[in-house]
Amino acid sequence: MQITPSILNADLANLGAEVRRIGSADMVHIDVMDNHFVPNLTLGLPVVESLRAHTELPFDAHLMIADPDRWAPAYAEAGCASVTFHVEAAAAPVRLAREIRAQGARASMALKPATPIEPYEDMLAELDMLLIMTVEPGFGGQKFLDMCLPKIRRARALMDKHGVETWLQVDGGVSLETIERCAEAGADVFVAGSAVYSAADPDAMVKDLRSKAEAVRA
Ligand SMILES: O=C(CO)[C@H](O)[C@H](O)COP(=O)(O)O
Ligand SMILES: [Fe+2]
Repeated sequence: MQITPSILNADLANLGAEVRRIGSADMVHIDVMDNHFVPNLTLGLPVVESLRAHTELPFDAHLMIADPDRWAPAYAEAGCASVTFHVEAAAAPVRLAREIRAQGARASMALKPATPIEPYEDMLAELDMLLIMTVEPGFGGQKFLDMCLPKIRRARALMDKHGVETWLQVDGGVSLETIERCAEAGADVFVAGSAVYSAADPDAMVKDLRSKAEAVRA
C-alpha cells in the first residue's frame, strides 16, 4: 500500500520546501498539465528537473498532456521513477510503454473515468502501473467519483487473471473518507492531493491514509 501525494495543491512557489513536508510518502505525484489535454496548465520538464535535487523521494509523473509519445520518455530521462501517460492521448501506447521502460522508469497508463479497462486487458503485462482516475483530470480538490469503483474491481480481476505484478493506482478525491473504498476495490497505490496538503500536518496525513488502506487489506 503506497501513498503518493500530489503536489498540485501545494504552494507551487515553494515546491522544494513543500516536498520536504511529505517525507513518509512513497513517491511524489507530479501533475503535468498542458492546457490542451486538460483545461489547466501546471508545470513541466524544467520544473521537474529543478525539483529533482530537493528530495530523495521517487517522482511519479502524471502526464495530462497531448502527444505523450513525444514527451513521456523525457520525463524518465529527467529522473522520474514512474511515468504515466493517458491512453486517450497516446498514439501508440504499447510502443510508448516500452520506450519509458527502456529509459529505466516504470511505465504507467492512465484511464479517464469514462474510459473502459477491457480494451487494454492484453496490455497489462506491458505496464508497471495502471492509473484509474476517480475524477475527470484537470483540477485538484474535486469530489471522488464512486462510479469508478466497479472499474477498479474489474482491473484488479484482470490483473489476477493474467498474474501480472502491475500496480493499481487511483487518483482524484482520495481522502480518509474514500480511501477504504478504493482499497477494498483492489487499488494499492493512492494519490492524495488536497487531503494531504490541506492537512495541518501533511506527513501525519500520509501515515493516516496508509494505515486506513492497510487496515482494509489486513
Ligand atoms: O491528476 C490530478 C487531477 O487531474 C490530481 O493528481 C488529483 O486531482 C489530486 O488532487 P485531489 O486529491 O485533490 O483530487
Ligand atoms: Fe494526478
